[in-house]
Amino acid sequence: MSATPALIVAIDGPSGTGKSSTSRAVAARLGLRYLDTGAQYRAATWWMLRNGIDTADPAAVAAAAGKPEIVSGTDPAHPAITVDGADVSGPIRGPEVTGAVSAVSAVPEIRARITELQRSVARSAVPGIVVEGRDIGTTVLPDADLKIFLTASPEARAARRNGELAGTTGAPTLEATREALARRDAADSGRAASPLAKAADAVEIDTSELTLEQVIAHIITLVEQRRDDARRRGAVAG
Ligand SMILES: Nc1ncnc2c1ncn2[C@@H]1O[C@H](COP(=O)(O)OP(=O)(O)O)[C@@H](O)[C@H]1O
Ligand SMILES: Nc1ccn([C@H]2C[C@H](O)[C@@H](COP(=O)(O)OP(=O)(O)O)O2)c(=O)n1
Repeated sequence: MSATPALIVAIDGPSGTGKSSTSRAVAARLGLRYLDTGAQYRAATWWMLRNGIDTADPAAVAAAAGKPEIVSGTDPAHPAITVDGADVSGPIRGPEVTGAVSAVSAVPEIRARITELQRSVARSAVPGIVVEGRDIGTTVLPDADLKIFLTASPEARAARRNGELAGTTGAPTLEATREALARRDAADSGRAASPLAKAADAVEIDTSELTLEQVIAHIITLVEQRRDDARRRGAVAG
């Protein structure tokens, strides 16, 4: 009897389209592991800033790329991330890291190291994993069983991001958030090394007018369809 192969779901898209919330919920409901690859690039960026590396200097970032020891937890209920043993799940969400992460993640030596880490986490995930990011379907896990590309209007994305900051002091205006997202999109889509892109075989979902629950339900239906197709193929082959 052969073991059931691990199920791999890749969820890509720009910031504020709902990748993290959707991926975590899909993984939790299907009993799968979960990996936030953006958190890994943020953790590398946090380490560079902490160690006085000029994040605008690709050669300096490349020279230090092998130094941070990044470890990601894969429990969708408690996503954890440490750098050199320190919990950085809070600090990696700060504005300093957000402002520098696109430059750091464009450096090929950083991408090579983190991509290797991502593949090793995905390989050992039982009974499968939901991996979210920018280049998971195109580069990191091109053989994923299901690839999703989430989009949303710039207005919806900015409103969601600002909604997370409601009530905090110094929260940016909607327009400032929209501009910051557009700048990050341009950097992430325009870089030479593994840019943000939709895989040719990805299912695109525009989440602008959908509730989070509708997006989650849609993806779970797609996963179930892929599983049924795989079972049918197995029955024919067997
Ligand atoms: N379909 C949706 N409708 C409304 N709000 C959403 C939807 N999807 C996500 N959100 C909210 O938008 C914010 C950003 O979502 P998040 O999952 O962090 O996006 P991403 O990982 O793509 O940056 C969160 O506060 C989340 O609860
Ligand atoms: N697979 C990935 C994931 C993220 N990145 C980079 C590009 C993104 O702007 C940053 C941060 O990603 P993250 O998913 O945390 O960003 P948001 O939470 O959606 O704002 O990391 C990447 O280059 N490749």
